Amino acid sequence: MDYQVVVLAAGQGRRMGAGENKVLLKLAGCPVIVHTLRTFDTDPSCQGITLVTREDEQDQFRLLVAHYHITKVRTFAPGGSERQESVYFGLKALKGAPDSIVLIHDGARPFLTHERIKAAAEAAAEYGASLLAVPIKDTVKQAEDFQVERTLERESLWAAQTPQAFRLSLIREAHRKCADINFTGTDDVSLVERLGYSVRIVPGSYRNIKLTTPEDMMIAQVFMERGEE
Ligand SMILES: Nc1ccn([C@@H]2O[C@H](COP(=O)(O)OP(=O)(O)OP(=O)(O)O)[C@@H](O)[C@H]2O)c(=O)n1
Ligand SMILES: C[C@](O)(CO)[C@H](O)COP(=O)(O)O
Repeated sequence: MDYQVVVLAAGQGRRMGAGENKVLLKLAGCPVIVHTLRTFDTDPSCQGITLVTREDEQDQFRLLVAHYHITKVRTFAPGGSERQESVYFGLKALKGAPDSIVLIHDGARPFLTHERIKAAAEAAAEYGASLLAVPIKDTVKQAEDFQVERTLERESLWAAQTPQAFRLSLIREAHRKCADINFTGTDDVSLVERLGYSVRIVPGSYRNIKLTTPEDMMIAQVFMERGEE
């Protein structure tokens, strides 16, 4: 299933606390974002990458793309103040037929595989919207002011990952309408859900972690050293 992808790299990496954009941190010898881009660059089904970066960092990313011979970055788009706005700008910059498939992926998730990409893209073609997700392993408490209110039914809980995949016309409509009603979600499928469309879960992988805090970098180092499992 052919697709295009919007890769997000316009964050600040505040929770990583490294003093720079976490996707530029080195992992096994090259920046995190290069690992992420390579996965798409080497996938024959990927028809083009739109890379979303902060405007003041765009030259740095252009140099990286050239230096590491990433060939499929067709467009650079400016980042927004929030992730959702960055996605919106990325979708605006991307050119594609309304019924083509677009994936949205966090630059900070460098352990994605071609197999999972294919599964997400195929599900989006069939159902309109899909996401990778893994079953929650912890018991999850809902609490207010440190007071437990209830324990959620774990059997029905999934942790959302990226990529999230869509028919282009659907995700554009969702972003436009949610901007109009000031709805902010922490991922992209939540905007489609908000409009009442259904979303298909595709099993992800516990290795497809998002590098968020310093501990994640340590785990990522181990994954890199051990290779595919
Ligand atoms: N305004 C933003 C915010 C986030 N992202 C991207 O969205 C992905 C997931 O976001 P997150 O993990 O929250 O990254 P940061 O915003 O960089 O981290 P933090 O919230 O700790 O500052 C990252 O690849 C990040 O670069 C983005 O493109 N634009
Ligand atoms: C989209 C996402 O990766 C799904 O897990 C996540 O919601 C984005 O990260 P954030 O840290 O909540 O911005």
